[in-house]
Amino acid sequence: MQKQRIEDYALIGDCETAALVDRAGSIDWLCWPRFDSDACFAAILGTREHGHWQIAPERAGWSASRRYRGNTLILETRFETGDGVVTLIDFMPPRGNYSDVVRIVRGEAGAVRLRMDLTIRFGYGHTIPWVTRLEDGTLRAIAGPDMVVLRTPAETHGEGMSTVSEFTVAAGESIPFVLTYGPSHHPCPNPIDPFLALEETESFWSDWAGHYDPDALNGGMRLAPHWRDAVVRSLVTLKALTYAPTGGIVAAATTSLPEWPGGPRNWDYRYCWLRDSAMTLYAFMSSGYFEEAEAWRDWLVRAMAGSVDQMQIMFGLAGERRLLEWKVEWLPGFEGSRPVRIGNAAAGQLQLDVFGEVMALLHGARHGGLRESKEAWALQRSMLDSLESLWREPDEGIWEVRGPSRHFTFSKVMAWVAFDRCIRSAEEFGLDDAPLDRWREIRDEIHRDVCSRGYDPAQAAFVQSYGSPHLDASLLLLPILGFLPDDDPRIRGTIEAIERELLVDGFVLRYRPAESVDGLPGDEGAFLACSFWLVVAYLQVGRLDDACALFERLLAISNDVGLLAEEYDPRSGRQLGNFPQAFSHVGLVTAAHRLGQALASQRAEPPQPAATAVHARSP
Ligand SMILES: OC[C@H]1O[C@H](O[C@H]2O[C@H](CO)[C@@H](O)[C@H](O)[C@H]2O)[C@H](O)[C@@H](O)[C@@H]1O
Repeated sequence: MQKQRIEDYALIGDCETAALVDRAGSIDWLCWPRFDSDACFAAILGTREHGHWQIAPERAGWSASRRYRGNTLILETRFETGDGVVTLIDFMPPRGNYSDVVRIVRGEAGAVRLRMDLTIRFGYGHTIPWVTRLEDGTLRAIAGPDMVVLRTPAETHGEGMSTVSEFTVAAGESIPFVLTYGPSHHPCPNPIDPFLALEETESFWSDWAGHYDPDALNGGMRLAPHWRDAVVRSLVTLKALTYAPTGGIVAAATTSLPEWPGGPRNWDYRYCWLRDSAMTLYAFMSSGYFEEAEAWRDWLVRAMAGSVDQMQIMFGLAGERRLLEWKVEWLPGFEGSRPVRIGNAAAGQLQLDVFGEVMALLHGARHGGLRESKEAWALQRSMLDSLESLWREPDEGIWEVRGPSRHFTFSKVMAWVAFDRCIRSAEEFGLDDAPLDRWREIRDEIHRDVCSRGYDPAQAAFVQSYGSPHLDASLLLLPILGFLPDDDPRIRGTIEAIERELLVDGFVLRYRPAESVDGLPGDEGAFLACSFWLVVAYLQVGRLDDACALFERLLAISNDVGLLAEEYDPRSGRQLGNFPQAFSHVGLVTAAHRLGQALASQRAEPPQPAATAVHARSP
């Protein structure tokens, strides 16, 4: 039986990997040393026996509340018990030679008896390590290529196949636990000072978040304070999903959190999609973070180096191409949602929209003042050479359907975007070797094709694919992309049709899975990125009140520490899918900034936040 919901988790990380901590102080997910490495704690996809690390009051009857310390990724869980109060401080210091998880228990009042339970299972919950105590008291767990060491002044002992500690923390005391990863053929990593690491980690995140500049691309916006907080939390989360050594950005920190409880729509998101990354970078740039944009552009050039015919829509963290998909037979999955998948077969798909997303990002980067890169422009030109014939092909589309390929309307629109943005870059920035006449012809031809084959006059709306009667929420992006003017009846018609057909209790489905053949059985939740796109679409057509109301509704479903998964089920009120998901947080940042601009231009006041308080109780 699964004990936690997806929204019960908070994220800590060191910009190379990340861990999920539940409300009861249990780390139930951690892949070491990279986001895409095997997990050593996989309880979230199975049981506690698949690996977890819990520190919590020993006796039942406690209640807990938590928050991030300021604008950092340092998580503070405050346990209140009949005997006193303690705060559990969890963080991962920015990576030194090795990667650490630091947990400090600080006594606030009275004296609280706590229990630590460390169950390491390398290989996604499979492999029980060999645990030995070294002369200096360090506990070392090794199996195959992996080594994890635990250092703490608290006494520990073995219980079954776990390491346990029972200890008391009184007001004013602090007891640290440091878990460090290293390759098993290395000597034991040197100890770190957990208290110094706490100071350094706090400075790292506070400095980074302190550079947030909402006016970086478009000046003069009016952001409500609670919108600003939500944006900064989203940016910190996006930064935490960025793999610092290469600049690659993972779509989420997890694999196989289900898009529907008990269903098979479970995917591995610990890779770098060009689409998700391009949108993330746009959110970074609009917030003043250009270093990340430059690092990603260089990552892109390296990942795509070689023949553009071998281009992929996604890569590994360092640009790896083989992301073979397999099923973890021994993991029962979150609430029995099987299969648990590692790798992602979508890497082999044709998804034409990524051409447009990459070109739009690189065009925006030029406007943002990013240094010109000859390699990037050469790459763009050869991508267009390839798109010149490819755009006529059917593809798997933005949603990566596993059913038959089709002529997805959004894919064609993004092919139009690809040519349009390159033409504009060449015109505005005087870039060389641009066959502008040819590009303009193709751009116009694609536009005509979409308007005649992707539009259904009977519904007064653009449809999911040529000739299909079904709707698709990706088409909410048409106005912001500038495909047609905002006041064009086809744009308004599409928004209204999507409101009629794809809204569930005010949240947007990306499409109706039962109607649109996506090759998968079962249902799924409302897609949060699409719901944020509707906020922006409302703004484009002048529906400011609807935009504000929907944005507030979306903020209200983020969890107690401001995090969002990929999807949401309005009926059960639960978050669904991988977590936290970059796409959702990008949607939040973009929608907040657009709202801020709209309010400023109309001299309107932002709304007040809806009050929420979340407390956990011991079982
Ligand atoms: O729905 C089927 C597909 O679901 C995943 O793709 C989704 O996540 C991607 C990463 O965030 C996103 O780029 C894509 O637009 C989404 O549809 C999964 O990764 C695919 O393998 C799967 O076919």
